[in-house]
Amino acid sequence: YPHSLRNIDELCASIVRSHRETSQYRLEELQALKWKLFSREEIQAYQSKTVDEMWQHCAVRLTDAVQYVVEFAKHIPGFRMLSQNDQIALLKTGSMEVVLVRMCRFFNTENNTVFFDGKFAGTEVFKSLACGDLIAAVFDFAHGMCALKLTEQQLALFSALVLINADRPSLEDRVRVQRVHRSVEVGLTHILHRDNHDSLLHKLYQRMAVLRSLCSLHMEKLRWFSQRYPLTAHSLFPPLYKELFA
Ligand SMILES: COc1ccc2c(n1)CCN(C(C)=O)[C@H]2C(=O)Nc1ccc(OCc2ccccc2OC)cc1
Repeated sequence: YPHSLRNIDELCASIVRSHRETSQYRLEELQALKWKLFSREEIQAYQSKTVDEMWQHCAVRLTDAVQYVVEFAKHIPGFRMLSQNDQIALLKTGSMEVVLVRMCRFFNTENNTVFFDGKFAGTEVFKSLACGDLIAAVFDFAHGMCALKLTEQQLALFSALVLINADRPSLEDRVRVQRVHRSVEVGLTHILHRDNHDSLLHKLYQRMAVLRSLCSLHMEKLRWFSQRYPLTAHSLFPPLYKELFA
């Protein structure tokens, strides 16, 4: 499958453009907000929410983020070529992984806070979710991603690589997904080489392994939550969140 430099450049350009157009918030906007923290009263308010209220609150916002990842995927040339079923299968397992990868843009490592509801929140804000281990793992992962100091272009290619994964369950045409994965990998390698940062590829593959365990922790918590609060999970959760994760 010969990769002429031209179509690798075109592939990278279209993935970077799609990332930029679907990143939901510009880096400058987030920079301006990163020291806007919640007051004691506001933190109390979040902490006095019931478990299902806080889960619903978070699910609505994360579903927003998932919608943007779906848009991102749709503009990846190789993704659109796949069958509808394979596109859904990739999004079902990959969209939360890409949200968690993208979360590093929304993270302030200096005070260990993440963008939430217009300000930056520490882990204590999410106490009423009753899943401190998931939140700790989400924050740790964001820290790890920030430490790599990826450029937006590198983040775009890495997000596409995470999404287009031929090992996902119930794929119809695994060989075709593998071929698209390979071309995105060539694109990422090309970008890293151009940025004189070849050593990053190995670190990014390590991040992918951590990401997989983080996402299965999220699914485990979602199952626990859905069993404990079936009404909220089955009626109030935004349909996309249910469709993709339930
Ligand atoms: C792509 O990256 C981002 C990053 C941040 C945000 C967004 N997109 C969309 C816009 N947004 C808004 C409007 O708040 C931000 C957000 O949702 N923040 C936020 C939500 C929930 C959090 O922890 C709970 C939790 C985490 C993981 C899994 C399940 C969870 O709970 C059930 C932490 C932060």
